[in-house]
Amino acid sequence: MHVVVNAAMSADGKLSSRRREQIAISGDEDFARMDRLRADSDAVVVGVGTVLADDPHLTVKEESLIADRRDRGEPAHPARVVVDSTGRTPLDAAVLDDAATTYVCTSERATIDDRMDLSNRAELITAGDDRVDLLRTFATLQGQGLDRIMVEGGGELIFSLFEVGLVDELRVFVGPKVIGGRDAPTLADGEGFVAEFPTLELEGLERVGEGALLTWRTAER
Ligand SMILES: NC(=O)C1=CN([C@@H]2O[C@H](COP(=O)(O)OP(=O)(O)OC[C@H]3O[C@@H](n4cnc5c(N)ncnc54)[C@H](O)[C@@H]3O)[C@@H](O)[C@H]2O)C=CC1
Ligand SMILES: Nc1nc(O)c(N)c(N[C@@H]2O[C@H](COP(=O)(O)O)[C@@H](O)[C@H]2O)n1
Repeated sequence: MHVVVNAAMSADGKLSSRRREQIAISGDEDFARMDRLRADSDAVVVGVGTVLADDPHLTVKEESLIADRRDRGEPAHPARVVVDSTGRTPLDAAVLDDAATTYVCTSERATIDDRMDLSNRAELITAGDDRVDLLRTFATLQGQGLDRIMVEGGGELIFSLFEVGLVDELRVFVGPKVIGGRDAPTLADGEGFVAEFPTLELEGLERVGEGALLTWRTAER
């Protein structure tokens, strides 16, 4: 399995504002790059915070990329995966439509009723008591043949993936905006590290539109 985290942050490191609404940090070129990465992935993963804030669809947008996937014998869109401890994904969320297979990953804390409702719209994976156990969940995804994994956010999920050592690559678009705000989400939120910080090796640095794309590989721990 290969896990790439892809996100866009402002020049001051924010994924969104303190209102947690979707903000276009990427320009057209970066959204097109993100679409190509989706098209090269078996699954696109987000946390439920992102579903509640942005209601993303997580499908490939460019028709020629969809056609290329079909030519390769792949489904039109990668699978969509929502990490959602308590089953808060709204039943009318865009990720639950029938455009692609969707996995909702819950912990034992999700009620049976919520899990039953979600199982009518998605494949359910349950792992973990309080929060989703990411190692077990990603192992289950791998067992389903999902090897090329793209994670889009948000900051809570990205931190947890670094915490358990699941991130192979980090691609960050740094866009030309200053958002600010101590409560605005950053690339890696959660508890934060105080020691044994994951370290990264810089693999690429390029101009994309009005911003910069940084590509990092995680160093061996
Ligand atoms: N600029 C960008 O590239 C992107 C920005 N965003 C922004 O990020 C914000 C949402 O991010 P967050 O609030 O951090 O939510 P998130 O999308 O990271 O989801 C976090 C939630 O996932 C659930 N969860 C279950 N198990 C977990 C585990 N083991 N580790 C972590 N979370 C787990 C919890 O309910 C937790 O509250 C929104 O403002 C959205 O607009 C989201 C994606 C991309
Ligand atoms: N890469 C990137 N740049 C931005 O500026 C963004 N606001 C986001 N947000 C994420 O993009 C996804 C939108 O998905 P759909 O277009 O609905 O398929 C979703 O993951 C947002 O959170 N990303």
